[in-house]
Amino acid sequence: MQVLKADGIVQVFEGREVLSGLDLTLGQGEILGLLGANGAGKSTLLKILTGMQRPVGGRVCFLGRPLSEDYPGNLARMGVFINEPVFYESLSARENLEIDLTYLALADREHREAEPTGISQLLDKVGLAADSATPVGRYSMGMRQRLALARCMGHHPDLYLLDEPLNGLDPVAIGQLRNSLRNLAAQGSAILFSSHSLSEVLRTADHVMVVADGRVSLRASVPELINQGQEAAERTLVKAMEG
Ligand SMILES: Nc1ncnc2c1ncn2[C@@H]1O[C@H](COP(=O)(O)OP(=O)(O)OP(=O)(O)O)[C@@H](O)[C@H]1O
Repeated sequence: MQVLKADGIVQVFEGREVLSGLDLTLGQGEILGLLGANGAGKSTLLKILTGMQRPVGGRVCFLGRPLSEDYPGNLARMGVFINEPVFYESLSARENLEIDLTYLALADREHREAEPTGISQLLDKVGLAADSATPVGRYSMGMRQRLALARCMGHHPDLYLLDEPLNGLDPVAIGQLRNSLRNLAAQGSAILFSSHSLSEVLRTADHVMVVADGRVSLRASVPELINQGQEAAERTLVKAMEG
């Protein structure tokens, strides 16, 4: 089943076209890695896909219907990680998650009865169980990143939109996140994540999409790319990023 479909997305900032008619599809259970040089428009695209930013042209459909049709209900069915996460600094990780999940349940009219994943289980999944009572203001950058990821996962989203989720994570946490994403996809969620790590995209995603000059310069299956060998696959990706 198609979870996300974007057609002809155009975005213009200060007279400059950043996205020039970009198309994208993402199916249930699929992990799509989004690559592009600095300033290529990855974050812009992710914001448009969440409905946080309105494009100048094009349309976004979520689960077969226009994204704007049930908003913020649709947003409550997404796990979104974009920009610096903002938390209640004096509250603990557990208290922050309790508040987030309560708001999300209120916004999601259709699935209001669904039980959020246990908060302890979530904290455990991102490796924060031992620090769950610590005020978030005392967290390191990597711990904040982990908590932001836990916040995305608690309400069983159909779609994850993650902007550079690996930033600030140590290698152990990156491995845990990779496993979590694979498990979520195996349970049917669709995942789109951006990254500057070619090797991590190749290790985690099923498909990769490269944005250059405002368009998709490459969309490829990861197993097919890897068949060329790791170095050749990375060269292909870099070439596509150069446009
Ligand atoms: N609100 C805005 N107003 C003006 N220009 C913007 C705005 N948001 C983004 N831009 C510009 O649009 C272009 C794309 O930015 P975007 O943040 O989407 O790129 P990115 O691919 O995520 O980059 P990076 O890899 O560096 O995070 C950049 O040139 C950026 O300066």
